[in-house]
Amino acid sequence: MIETHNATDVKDIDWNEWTADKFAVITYIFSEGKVLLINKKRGLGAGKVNAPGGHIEEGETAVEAAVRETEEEVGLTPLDPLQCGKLYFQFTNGLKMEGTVFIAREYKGVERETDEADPFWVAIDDIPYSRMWEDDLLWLPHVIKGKSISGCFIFDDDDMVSYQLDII
Ligand SMILES: Nc1nc2c([nH]c(=O)n2[C@H]2C[C@H](O)[C@@H](COP(=O)(O)OP(=O)(O)OP(=O)(O)O)O2)c(=O)[nH]1
Repeated sequence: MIETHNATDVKDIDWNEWTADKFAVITYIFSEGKVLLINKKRGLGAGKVNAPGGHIEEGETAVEAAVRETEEEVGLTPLDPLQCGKLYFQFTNGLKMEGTVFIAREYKGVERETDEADPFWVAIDDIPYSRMWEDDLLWLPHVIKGKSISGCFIFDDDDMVSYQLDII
């Protein structure tokens, strides 16, 4: 088996043996036909549009991280976030990241800009996929339709090299 960071095809990786070394969450809040997105100001994916998110801290569950990161980044509290997907990213620079996707249909608070993120509401039909991570267009529409997803991806910096997606 080749080293996972040298893989160029998701089929080259035994994903049952693969384990992430970073664990992150991403939370999409939906309300009145719109979704809350951010212009990400720093960290991995800076300059892209994404949803609020970040790393799971030690001793924290994924759902706790989803609430904390959303509060920290945009000042909103998602209510009853529901897990609806897992994303497994192998980067060619060696980074292995697992992302857990949450959605929430209710929230408290008023969004505000922070050092990390500039939040905005956008109609679901106008989501700016061309300014987002390349894989989002593959799975976010399914999540919006209420499906759960599981995806494995190889990324070379910002470029998606290969993927496999299951819609559940
Ligand atoms: N939608 C989407 N999100 C992604 C992709 N790849 C990827 O790392 N993310 C998310 C996971 C994390 O929420 C975020 C990476 O954030 P980061 O490593 O800069 O961490 P951060 O600064 O936001 O968080 P933290 O250090 O404050 O914990 O981007 C992707 O392909 N699509």
